[in-house]
Amino acid sequence: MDQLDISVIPGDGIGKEIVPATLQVLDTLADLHGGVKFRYQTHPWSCEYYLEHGRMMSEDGIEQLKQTNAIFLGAVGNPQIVPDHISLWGLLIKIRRECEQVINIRPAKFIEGIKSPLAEPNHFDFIVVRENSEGEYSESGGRIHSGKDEIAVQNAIFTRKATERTIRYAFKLAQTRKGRVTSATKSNGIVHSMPFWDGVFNELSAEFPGIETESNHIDALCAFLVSKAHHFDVIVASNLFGDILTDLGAAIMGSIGIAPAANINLTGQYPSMFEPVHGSAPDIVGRGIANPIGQLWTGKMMLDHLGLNELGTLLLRAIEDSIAEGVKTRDIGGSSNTQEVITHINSKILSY
Ligand SMILES: NC(=O)c1ccc[n+]([C@@H]2O[C@H](COP(=O)([O-])OP(=O)(O)OC[C@H]3O[C@@H](n4cnc5c(N)ncnc54)[C@H](O)[C@@H]3O)[C@@H](O)[C@H]2O)c1
Ligand SMILES: O=C(O)C[C@@H](O)C(=O)O
Ligand SMILES: [K+]
Ligand SMILES: [Mn+2]
Repeated sequence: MDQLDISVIPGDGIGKEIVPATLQVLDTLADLHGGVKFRYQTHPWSCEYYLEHGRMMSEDGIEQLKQTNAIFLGAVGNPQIVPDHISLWGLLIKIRRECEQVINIRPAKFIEGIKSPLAEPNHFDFIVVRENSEGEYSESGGRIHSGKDEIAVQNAIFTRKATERTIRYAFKLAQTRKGRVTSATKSNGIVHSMPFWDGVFNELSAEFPGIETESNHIDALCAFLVSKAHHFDVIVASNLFGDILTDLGAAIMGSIGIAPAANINLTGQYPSMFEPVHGSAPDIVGRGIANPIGQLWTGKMMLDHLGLNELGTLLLRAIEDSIAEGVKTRDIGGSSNTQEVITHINSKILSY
């Protein structure tokens, strides 16, 4: 029996609802497999934990995470009690950086049975490769003076190392797909980092002659994701641009509640982290109506990453069948609650 240690961080808001729900399905899959068992180490790290301890995670938290095979996280943030930049940098971004999860992979595709707001979704299917370690997300800068003389400086950091590895990852991914990479840029307005980004993109495209390439300014790219989403295959983007594009990707799928994500440690030295694109959804918390599909699909990405591709495939099949049968939460046009969706998906898996 293979035992896999999974660090579980439900986090805040609906994370506390959908993460435990999703574990029920992962356990069903493990039972079905017979040769694998998940051992969960669940951590209470959250904004409530911060109120009690003055920090978002325990002092040796990163060390604890590093002992495990993967990290499964819900969402972080409760702006009513902790400012968002404190909670995000104290937990989610801290883990991304210290576990060197340098790439964030975020697929978006048309799903049969979910109404896309696009007039012609045309079975779009793309993956955003988001730089996950630097860029616009930086602690470099500061605030000085006050009143009408107040100044805030926020530096964006673009290293050749991180830029190259992100763009190279996108090219390699495109080789396994339709063979097109679109680079998100803004080299008309951002005069240092983005011309640099474009330069690295052009250099690397010479190494991958079989891949079709294009660069779009991020503003135009946002519009294209609405007007011709089906055109895209792999989109490579800096940290902030990738963040924004993937909420847009989720929206054109039909709901932010279904979009998955994987924060990947490329060397395998530390665990990768799996958490959906959406946040803690404070506006619907406690009502039992959160869509668990984003978390479940994220679980599929974790299974694939752990080499349990058969289980990952089975899980996605059950998600898609369940949606097609109309067992859906209200954000995607149904009337089921979180647990009803989970129960149905569980029974689908057992019925195959
Ligand atoms: N990765 C993360 O942990 C992450 C991501 C985004 C936002 N956040 C944090 O979450 C908090 C709320 O942020 P926000 O409101 O900007 O974004 P959000 O993604 O939490 O919510 C945006 C909208 O989508 C809805 N929604 C989100 N997930 C859903 C689901 N599973 N089912 C149904 N509806 C869902 C919400 O109800 C809300 O109307 C903030 O504290 C923010 O910092 C965390
Ligand atoms: O800005 C972030 O990275 C946090 C959240 O919005 C996300 O997309 O993971
Ligand atoms: K999340
Ligand atoms: Mn985001």
